[in-house]
Amino acid sequence: MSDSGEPSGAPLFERLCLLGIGLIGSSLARRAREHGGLARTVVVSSRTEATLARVRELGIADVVEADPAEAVRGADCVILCAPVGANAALMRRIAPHLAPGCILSDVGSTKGSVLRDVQPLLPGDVHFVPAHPMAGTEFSGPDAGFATLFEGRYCILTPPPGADPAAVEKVREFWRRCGSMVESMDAATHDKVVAIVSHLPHLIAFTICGTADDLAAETREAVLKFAASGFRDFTRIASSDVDMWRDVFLNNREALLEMLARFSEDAHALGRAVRWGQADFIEDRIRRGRKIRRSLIERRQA
Ligand SMILES: NC(=O)C1=CN([C@@H]2O[C@H](COP(=O)(O)OP(=O)(O)OC[C@H]3O[C@@H](n4cnc5c(N)ncnc54)[C@H](O)[C@@H]3O)[C@@H](O)[C@H]2O)C=CC1
Ligand SMILES: O=C(O)C(=O)Cc1ccc(O)cc1
Repeated sequence: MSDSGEPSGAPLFERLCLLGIGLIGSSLARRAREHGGLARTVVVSSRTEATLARVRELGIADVVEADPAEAVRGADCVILCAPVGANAALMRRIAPHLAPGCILSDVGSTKGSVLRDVQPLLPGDVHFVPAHPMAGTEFSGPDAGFATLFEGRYCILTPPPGADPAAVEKVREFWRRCGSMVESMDAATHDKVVAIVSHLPHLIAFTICGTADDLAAETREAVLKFAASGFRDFTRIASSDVDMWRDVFLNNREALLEMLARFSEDAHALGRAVRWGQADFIEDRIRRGRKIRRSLIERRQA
């Protein structure tokens, strides 16, 4: 396998099962279709018949199966791709049917919660390797996915202590073949990092849109009319999926609240500088923002 993610030799998995087939699941299914190195057969299951029908129309899976317990049968890799709040119930349903030696992974945005919800139900002969692709968009559902979504983006693995090294390496290779750079860390560190880089920005975006919406009708009209400014960038992430983000907030509660408290303190400090005309303080904050943006561009993550 080359670093470019080009396929070579046999696929990593014989039978890959994706549970939940929205933006992320369907991007993985499309990647597997286009890239022979991921899986020989892709099995998909999801909650609604409408989603399954759409997956059949799109032709992005080899097998479409309504019952998750049936879908996981004989799979050597199962990836949970539903909102994180669905993991516990999904796990209860599939645990007795997972094949011995199977690798179980996920793509959830919160990692402490997946350890909490999955590990107690894990059969002894199943290898659990959680993962989080740091790639996405504000769109959801099976039509939203695309095969190149993960290219050039990080994927964070959070293998629990004692995880089987061969299983971890296989999941690492899976994401490399999706085009990602793979890093590992513990779940608690992951949850703190994503609380500041992903979850808090979404919380702020939802809030600022709500605040604008609360304004008197006349002002709101002007807000929408002249939104081609900073506000517009917030509206993109504020248009993200309701179920997914409700579950993220509820399943990364402690880290998110800690970052929100720090942010609120810092926002108040900047507000105070505005009130008291402290130009140096204000300039310093703006310069720090510009510096962070420059370093993201240099790392090609902007
Ligand atoms: N949207 C994004 O940008 C990113 C999302 N993630 C994570 O990936 C996971 C999936 O997110 P998306 O693909 O964006 O969501 P999505 O809303 O596009 O798709 C979720 C899919 O799961 C299905 N589903 C919902 N509840 C279910 C249940 N109880 N059982 C089985 N299927 C169920 C839905 O019908 C849908 O097909 C989430 O855990 C999210 O935190 C990770 C990285 C980026
Ligand atoms: O679209 C955006 O700006 C995102 O932030 C996408 C995203 C959403 C959730 C994740 O866990 C990772 C990436």
